[in-house]
Formats: sequence, structure tokens, C-alpha cells
Amino acid sequence: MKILEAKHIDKHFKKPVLFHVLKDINFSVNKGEFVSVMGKSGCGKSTLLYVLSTMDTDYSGELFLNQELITGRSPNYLSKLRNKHIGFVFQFHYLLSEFTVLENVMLPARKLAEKTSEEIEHNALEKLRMLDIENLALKKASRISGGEKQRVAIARALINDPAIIMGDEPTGNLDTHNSENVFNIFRHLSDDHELSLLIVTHDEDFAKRTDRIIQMEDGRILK
Ligand SMILES: Nc1ncnc2c1ncn2[C@@H]1O[C@H](COP(=O)(O)OP(=O)(O)OP(=O)(O)O)[C@@H](O)[C@H]1O
Repeated sequence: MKILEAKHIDKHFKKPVLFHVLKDINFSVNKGEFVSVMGKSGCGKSTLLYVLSTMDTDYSGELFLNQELITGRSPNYLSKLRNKHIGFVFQFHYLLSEFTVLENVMLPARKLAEKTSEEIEHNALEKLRMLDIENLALKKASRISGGEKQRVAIARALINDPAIIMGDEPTGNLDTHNSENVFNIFRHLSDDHELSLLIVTHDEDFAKRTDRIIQMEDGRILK
């Protein structure tokens, strides 16, 4: 089953000069598939991820999430959809440093406001346990290591049980050991929880072990 599908996605930046940044992008990600996106700096990977994640709506073509056409929907609808179905992991973790690990993980579920505080806390602890960082729950986010922060960011991305996780170089700031750790977590989420993953990476060794590599060049996907 297709979780995410892009059909004929085109995008131009109008300033400072007109620039054709995404050119007829067509691909899909299936349920449980672990896909990486590679390509030289400036080829359009981050721009593509912004479009796919519904944060950037200034494009042409069609985007489907869970087989529903989401192109053209209102900002309010997209914001809810994003919060519920898409988890993000960036190169920088964006945790709130004065909040505890547990509070950080609970935040996107509080925003969604579909569950009680007790249920959300229970779920958050379960995610922390899955990532083997339950012991950090009550620590302030500023007091944990870089590798731990990235695992907390993954727990936060998982809190609403999304259909897909998107990552923009999530191992970019990590050493080999912590990168390996994050890779193994993603692999496990794909293999054992049927979660779909779309991860932009510059790390060839990481990409080679995903199910499929999407290679970009100059705004296009290479066949
Ligand atoms: N807001 C913007 N306005 C104009 N041009 C932009 C804008 N954002 C990005 N670009 C340009 O679009 C191209 C693609 O940028 P993008 O950040 O998507 O590349 P990337 O493949 O993610 O690069 P990297 O691997 O370095 O992160 C680049 O040439 C960049 O300079």
C-alpha cells in the first residue's frame, strides 16, 4: 500500500532569480518501506522534503498521503494532517532545553488533543522504552548527550503513531556509533512496526542499507 505518493511535482523559486528547483518528481513510498534520498548539495533534497511534508504548498503536481489527495487542502487541514501522520527528525534536534525529555516527547500529542494527559504520558514512556532511553524521562533535555537528544527527537516524532517518518540528515551531527544506533532504530521501525521512512542522507553506508535509494540530481530523480 502506498503511504506517500508524489506525481509530477514541480517547483520554482521566484527570487532572487527564477530557479527551477524540482523537476517532474514522481515516486511513492510503500507501507513499511525504508527509503533514502541522496544527491549533491543543492540538488533540491531539503526543498523536496518540505513539499512532501506539506510545509511548503507552493508547488505544482499532486501529493497523496495515505492515498488521499492533499494538494490544495487548507493550511489548517494540512497542519492537523502533518501533526497526526508525519513524524520529523532533523539534523538538529529542536528539543526544548528547559523541558524534560518526557515533556518534549509528549508535546506533539498534547497539540493534537485527542487523548488524555495520562494516555499521552503512558504512550510517551512506551516510546522512550522502545528506544531504550526510559531512564532519561525526567532529565532536562539540556542535560543529555547529542546521541540521546536525537533518540528523544525520534521518540517525539513517533508519539502520534505517524504513517511516515521524514528525516533531513538525522545522523548528520552524530558520530559513527550514534549514527549506527539511529540507523538500527529506523530499521527496526520499518521491519517490525511497518513504519515508512523517507530519509535524506549524505552517508552512503547508511543509504546502502535502506530498502531503496532515490538519487537526485539537479532537481530531478535519476531513473
Ligand atoms: N528559499 C529559497 N529561495 C531561493 N533559492 C533557494 C531557496 N531555498 C533553497 N534554494 C536553492 O535551491 C537549491 C536546492 O536547495 P536544497 O536546500 O533543497 O538542496 P539540498 O539538496 O537539500 O542541499 P544540501 O545537501 O546542501 O542540504 C539550492 O540551489 C538552493 O540554493
